[in-house]
Amino acid sequence: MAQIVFDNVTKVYEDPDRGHVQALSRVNLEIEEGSFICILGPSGCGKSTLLSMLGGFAQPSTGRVLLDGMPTSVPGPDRGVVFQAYALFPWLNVLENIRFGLTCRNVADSAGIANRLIKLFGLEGFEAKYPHELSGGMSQRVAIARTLANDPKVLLMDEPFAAVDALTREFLQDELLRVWEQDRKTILFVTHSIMEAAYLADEVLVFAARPGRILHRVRIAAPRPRHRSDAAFLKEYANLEVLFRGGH
Ligand SMILES: Nc1ncnc2c1ncn2[C@@H]1O[C@H](COP(=O)(O)OP(=O)(O)OP(=O)(O)O)[C@@H](O)[C@H]1O
Repeated sequence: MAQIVFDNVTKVYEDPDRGHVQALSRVNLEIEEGSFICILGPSGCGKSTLLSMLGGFAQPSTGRVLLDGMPTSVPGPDRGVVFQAYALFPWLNVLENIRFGLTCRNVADSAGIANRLIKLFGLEGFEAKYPHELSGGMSQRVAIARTLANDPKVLLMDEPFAAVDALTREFLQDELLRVWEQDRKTILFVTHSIMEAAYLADEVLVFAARPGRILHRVRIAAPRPRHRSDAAFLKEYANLEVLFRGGH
């Protein structure tokens, strides 16, 4: 069985103003361990809802969401979440933020784990800084490092680089790929950027709205490491663009 399974999943919200909102309709999806999956789609097509159900923050209205065969009904340390807002604890410094989950769970050698991540993310020298002293890009590196410190099976990333400038965004994409190639966690990464999806993903799920559903599942065949100006990569990007635009 695949590591992640969405089995005929539908999600309906009861909204006080809009009534019945069908956020997702009949999602059937299997994701293998270690894959990098990007989720691309227009606003309101249910991308965040899909991640929330896997994260255990929302329940499917019908169908099942499984991780390693178990329903994901409640949040757990096996699923790490990174949002667009950096969500660091402002009263803790970089090292303490990264160690936070480990300290809460009394993990042995939390300092060793945190230091490895500090090195991995190039945060040496910033251990004692507080979130208000960090740039957006730096904050997001700390947020990702903090999530990875808990050694989740799956990383759920909801537009994590949307709030940083274009150059920092490319830098963070490369950094995430470097870390992923070492750790090979399964990643589900929501983005509005076709370029970002093509650059990062093994496979891209192209969603449509009203009701939210998967229109295409596209394998990105360009070899890694990819280069943004490489002909093979640009061809994949152009194909994805056509599929995405064609669907809306
Ligand atoms: N808690 C909620 N109550 C009512 N409706 C909701 C709730 N959460 C999401 N929705 C609705 O469900 C639909 C899907 O929302 P969702 O946030 O999953 O989409 P999205 O693709 O992530 O959108 P965006 O790209 O704008 O973040 C939208 O119509 C949204 O308004």
